[in-house]
Amino acid sequence: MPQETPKEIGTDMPDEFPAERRTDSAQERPTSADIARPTGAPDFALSHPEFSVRTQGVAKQFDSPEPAREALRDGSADMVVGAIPFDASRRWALSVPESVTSSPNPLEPPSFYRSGDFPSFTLASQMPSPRLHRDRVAHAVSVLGSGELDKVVLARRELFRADRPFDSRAVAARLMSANPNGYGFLTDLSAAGPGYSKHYLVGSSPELLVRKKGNRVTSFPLAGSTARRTNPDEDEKAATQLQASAKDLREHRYVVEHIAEVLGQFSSSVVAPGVPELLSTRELWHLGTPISAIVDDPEVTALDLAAALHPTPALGGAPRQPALDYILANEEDRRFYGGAVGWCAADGDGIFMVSIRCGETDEANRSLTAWGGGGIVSDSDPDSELDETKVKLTTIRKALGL
Ligand SMILES: C=C(O[C@H]1C=CC=C(C(=O)O)[C@@H]1O)C(=O)O
Repeated sequence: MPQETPKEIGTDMPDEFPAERRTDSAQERPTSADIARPTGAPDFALSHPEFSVRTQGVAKQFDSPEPAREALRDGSADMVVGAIPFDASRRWALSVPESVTSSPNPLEPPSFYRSGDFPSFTLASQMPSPRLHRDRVAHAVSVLGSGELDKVVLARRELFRADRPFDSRAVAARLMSANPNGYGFLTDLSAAGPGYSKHYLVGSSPELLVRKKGNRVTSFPLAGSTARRTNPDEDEKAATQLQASAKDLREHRYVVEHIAEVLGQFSSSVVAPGVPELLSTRELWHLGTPISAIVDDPEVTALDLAAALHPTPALGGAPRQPALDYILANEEDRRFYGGAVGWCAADGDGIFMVSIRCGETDEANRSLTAWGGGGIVSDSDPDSELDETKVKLTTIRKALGL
């Protein structure tokens, strides 16, 4: 597996996330991080085109799913919100909020966050470098298909530094405004313990891991992508080509098969169409399949389903365990990227989005680390895969004003 020597941009990329050092003068302009906030400033927010949930305060925190499940079961929690890390054996970031506001509409962040003072961000480092990511894809391609691995998802990250402190909510608000159909989210990661205190995960994910409403369960996995084109005819052509691409259809099929199989453990009526649909974001076309099921056991919750489904081959690979072993052995820690963000109520209803097109802010509110990845199969092209991560990272870059 190719290793990083030397880094292309910056040599100061922390492998973990130490507290940022402040080297600037104390004389700074006030920012949305330190001037009066709207009173409803949330600690967790998830916006969906048809509904939204915002919460404030933390009554209890959990770093694993079992006590959260127990709190929902024994009536001590009405709702649990938060995030599942990519590596589910690590500490989760779940909490019971003090107050919850739900609405039948998507969130409309106050103008204070959408258009208030916002710092300048600069790209400080990349890990791995674009060149190394390309080499890693080439290496994966060389082992895929010949052994036990059929698909593996590889990702890279970019660290952005701000010229003054910022509020994570301002980044979330900009993501929500720019992607109104994109399920914007914000969640505090403090419950995951050391290294996550006052870190927030913010993003705008188009990928639904699972939603449960009554006994009905839906999932809308994505895999197989191409960049949007500015010319409408070329854009349409790119979408048509994606729908016909054998490589992308294969990449997609592993995900649908996994989800149908896992949901089949909870339901005798899983419906998974054989042909994917097209889904577009501002930056990309994706192949997506709407999967639905009716759960047989009324006690099963959205949190149970998210825990069982995660990580799907849209972020891990196929078969699941060898793909995860490959990623954990060959890539830097993904932390909460590639996990899931959402909420689960005591009646079992809830929603979890896959945490992609997202970034993690640091405790000092001075930096954000964003990730972008893509599924690799035996006929993937390393240069195209690198380009795809660049396009995926533009969701966050644009929100930062880059
Ligand atoms: C891994 C990411 O995207 C996943 C979701 C949609 C399409 C994907 C793809 O075409 O590879 C990925 O599976 C990411 O955005 O970082």
